[in-house]
Amino acid sequence: MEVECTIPRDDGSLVSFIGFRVQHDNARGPMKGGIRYHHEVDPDEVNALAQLMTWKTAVVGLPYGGAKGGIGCTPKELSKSELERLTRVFTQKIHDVIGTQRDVPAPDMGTNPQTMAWILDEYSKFHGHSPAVVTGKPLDLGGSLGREAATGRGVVIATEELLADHGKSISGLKFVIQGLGNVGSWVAKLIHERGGKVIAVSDITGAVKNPDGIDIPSLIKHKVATGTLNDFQGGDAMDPKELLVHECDVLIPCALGGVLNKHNAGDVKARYIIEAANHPCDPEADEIFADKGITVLPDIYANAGGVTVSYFEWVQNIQGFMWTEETVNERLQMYMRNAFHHIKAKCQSHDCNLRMGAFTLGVDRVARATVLRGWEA
Ligand SMILES: NC(=O)C1=CN([C@@H]2O[C@H](COP(=O)(O)OP(=O)(O)OC[C@H]3O[C@@H](n4cnc5c(N)ncnc54)[C@H](O)[C@@H]3O)[C@@H](O)[C@H]2O)C=CC1
Ligand SMILES: O=C(O)CCC(=O)C(=O)O
Repeated sequence: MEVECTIPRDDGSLVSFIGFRVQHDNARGPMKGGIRYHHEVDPDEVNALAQLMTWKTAVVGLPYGGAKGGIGCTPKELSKSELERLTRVFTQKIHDVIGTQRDVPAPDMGTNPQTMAWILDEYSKFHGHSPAVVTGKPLDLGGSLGREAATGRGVVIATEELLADHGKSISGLKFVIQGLGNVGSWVAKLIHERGGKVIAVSDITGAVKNPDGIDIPSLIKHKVATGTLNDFQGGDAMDPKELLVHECDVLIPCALGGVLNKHNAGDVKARYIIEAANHPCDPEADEIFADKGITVLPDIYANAGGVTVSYFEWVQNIQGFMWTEETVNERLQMYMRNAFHHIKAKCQSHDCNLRMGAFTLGVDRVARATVLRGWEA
């Protein structure tokens, strides 16, 4: 659905934004997917992201379908109170189509636990207190331990599985990371902790490189203190356009979709690409990578740790019982490892690459649920 959200700005003037919630499939259970605040949000993009959620939840074996939402806005240009008013108006417009057993939103680019808290509060005015209507909430409102780190942690578990399958490990390899938001900062931190060398990082403000490995905790501290990657003393500034084609072992895009395409794919020097962002590689880039022998770990598996811990959060809310962070992380590891082995089995039985193996696994599971329900045409 498409909704117009009009809010007063802090100066009293009125401004309108277009919001979307696309529900793709619910054969396996309630629909699930994040809400993105970004100026490039449009119906085609939200639709494509909703479809990815259907295959993603199926690949990791969650009892969910797929959905996605978004508002075309630039969150950095809105004050906190303007963002709150926008989120509340959006929730008033979509509260009838979301719900604990119907469609459960979560954070994505440009949104965070505070956004989820406003959605929960606004939704609860219509339907009574309903913590399980959104995931990625603050801990004080029923969020799960481990959710904030979960997407990044899942990306790192997925990377370890892939590297182990190729007889390698994170320690000593060189990594390049695009994006240092929720996903990118956890990916960078956990790779650094495991002995990987993060040799280049970018975000919307710029890029930094250090061939000996960037001290990630210091970089994150610098970013929190200054709001930018610029002027970081532990590395040299680099052209952000160069980042994706920088020499490394593993390239991890953690920002926007479509950043690897026919214009730059031929120049990529990484041996592995881990799709932490949603659809960072377009189909033309995929073909080029296959020709160059670059292994791509697809988004519908690589970044599924976020929705997996969202599922754990939903289960905890329904149980009314909070798990320890250790339990959350152990179960996340189990889901990510199992999914990798199921994808590999599909790759072997269908003689295909990891993206095709993951899609085959996801589509098979959704098709089986569809047929069992008697929905087939
Ligand atoms: N947050 C989550 O749980 C999940 C997020 N994802 C995907 O991961 C990606 C990142 O999401 P979050 O980290 O949550 O978003 P975020 O809003 O926390 O961070 C986005 C990061 O990308 C950077 N960025 C934006 N434009 C850029 C550009 N042109 N060049 C370099 N960096 C740029 C921003 O500066 C920021 O550091 C998105 O594709 C999202 O769909 C996927 C699964 C779950
Ligand atoms: O945590 C969730 O429910 C959804 C996360 C999401 O939007 C994604 O995996 O792309």
